[in-house]
Amino acid sequence: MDLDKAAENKNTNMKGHRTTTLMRLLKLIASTSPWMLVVSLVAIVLTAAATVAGSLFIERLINDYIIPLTKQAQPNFGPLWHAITIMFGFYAIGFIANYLFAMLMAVLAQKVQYRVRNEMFEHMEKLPIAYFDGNDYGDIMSRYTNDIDTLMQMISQSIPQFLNSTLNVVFALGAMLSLSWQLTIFTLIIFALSIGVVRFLTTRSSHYFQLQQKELGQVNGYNEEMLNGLKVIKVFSHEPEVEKNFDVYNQALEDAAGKANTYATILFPIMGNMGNLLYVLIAVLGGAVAINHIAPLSLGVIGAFLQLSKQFTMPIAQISQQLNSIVMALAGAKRIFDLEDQAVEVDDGDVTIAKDENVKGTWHWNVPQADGTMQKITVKGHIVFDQVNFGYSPKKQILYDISLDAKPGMKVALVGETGAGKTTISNMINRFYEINSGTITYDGIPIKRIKKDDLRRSLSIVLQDTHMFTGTVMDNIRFGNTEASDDEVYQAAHLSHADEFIHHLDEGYKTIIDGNGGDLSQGQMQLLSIARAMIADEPVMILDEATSSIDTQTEKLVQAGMDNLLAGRTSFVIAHRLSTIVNSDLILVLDHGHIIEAGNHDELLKEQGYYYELYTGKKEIE
Ligand SMILES: Nc1ncnc2c1ncn2[C@@H]1O[C@H](COP(=O)(O)OP(=O)(O)OP(=O)(O)O)[C@@H](O)[C@H]1O
Repeated sequence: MDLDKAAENKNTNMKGHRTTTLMRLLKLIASTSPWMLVVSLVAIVLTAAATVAGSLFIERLINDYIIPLTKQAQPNFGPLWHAITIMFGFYAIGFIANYLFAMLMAVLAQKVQYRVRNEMFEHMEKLPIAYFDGNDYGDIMSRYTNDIDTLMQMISQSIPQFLNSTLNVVFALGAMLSLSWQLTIFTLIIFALSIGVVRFLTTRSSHYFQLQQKELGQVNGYNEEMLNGLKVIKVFSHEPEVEKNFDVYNQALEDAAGKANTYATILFPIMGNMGNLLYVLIAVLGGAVAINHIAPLSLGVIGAFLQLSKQFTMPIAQISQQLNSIVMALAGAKRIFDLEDQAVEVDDGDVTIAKDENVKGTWHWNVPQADGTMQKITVKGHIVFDQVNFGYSPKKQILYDISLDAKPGMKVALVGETGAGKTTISNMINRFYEINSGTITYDGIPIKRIKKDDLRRSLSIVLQDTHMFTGTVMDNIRFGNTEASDDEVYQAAHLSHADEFIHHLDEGYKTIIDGNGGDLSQGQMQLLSIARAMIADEPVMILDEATSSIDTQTEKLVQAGMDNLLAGRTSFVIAHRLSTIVNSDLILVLDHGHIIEAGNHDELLKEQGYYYELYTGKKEIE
């Protein structure tokens, strides 16, 4: 009983969602181009009305024009031609109106699609990083592709055709009633019986179609996962198991698809011929009724009725299909709206950063004061954490009571085991996430007061994941500072030692690399990322495993270049290879989110604690 209630509630909720989504979608369509929508709606009504009027006119055509002609010795075809022209006029209006709404809705759908894509992309750019932690990229991407496609189809085809079919049915029913209520009742009874059969088959086939979609998703998902892990599969010679598993999924898909199509192949001829069956029955019954004078049925009425009965049955079969695709598209629309409804990153900071015009490489903060004046504070790169606590989710705390004082120009190293919380600390500085308690100040200003864009502009960050954008090597380095001259790019590449491998590329700095980094190795991409951060020339640098994929020889050279660059800047360096951080001014050793040791290399070695063990352990490895 409870389960039934739960299912009922779920259904009511889904219907509620659909209505809200539909209303929102209609508003979106209406606001994209109100005139196109209005003209399309008028054209849809006109199409149905003209078609039904054309069919109704058959009665007059037969009774008033054709039958009198058969009784004339010398028939005068003039009035008949006139009537045929009128009928042609009805159909012509229907044809033009049909073309008009189909064309307008197609254009409108494109406009809506363009708008939705733009809105979604703009909104996505403003979402906090936390959103992307909880949603995988494939899922977000499918909102841009599948969901938008079904939405497009719904606006350009399903909705207008649904309206058109419904109006056709309503108008045809009205016209049939006006001709003969007896024949109409007979039509409705036969129709109801056929609908029963169709419903049975539709339910069966749609169950298997849904199953087919599910199995298809499984096959695709498995395929994608195995393709991504192809190398690992080969290395461990797991091909036979993988093939076996794939066969299981594929078999399930074949079964579901087979059954779905079996029902569908019975269904379509039945649906297609339902109209024909009715047509014959009406002709027989109508003829019998008229001949036996049971009801006053003229030849014209029977002729018009036959035509209208086709107009009545044909769209009904389509309506259920169109309704199905509307429901499917509404689910897609909901996913799109869900993304658009995600709360954007809040930025209530009022402190901004500006480059000093006069002295190259210097910056200042503009801090609004209570009295309305603006205080200028030189950016020095003094970062202080005071008892900071943080967790990515309320359930699990990651950082405990972190306090640190990174004085201007200091090189601060974060050391610790995998998962100790090193990257998380850097995520606090750039405010990818908000701390739970404690304070972080930047040159004495609480970072919450600094506008996020400006805060991030003051930080050069080389992330653990290197990412290249489609473009030349030159463009990719310049991504760090779009105003940099070619010479500045060369200089940054030289300092980061990226220029050595760039010169060996086919077209040097003009070589095009794609979004995945093309043929570059992980280490080469890291060198480009370092060059990119160097060119950004910002007061504070964060290097998160910036050189982890670079060979030790090159790393030493890069390190030398970087140390030159870091001179005078505050830097946070996260590295597993301790050799890169021994010269740091402050080394913070983290363990499960706690700072357990702090000091420089010599001090920490003297302590003979955790760092000492790590360092000496590394020596042993070497
Ligand atoms: N986006 C996230 N959402 C939830 N938990 C996360 C997220 N990122 C990291 N964590 C968790 O936070 C903890 C600290 O991770 P963090 O990346 O800061 O460690 P790390 O010291 O930098 O490790 P590594 O040396 O492997 O980079 C880990 O337990 C990790 O599972």
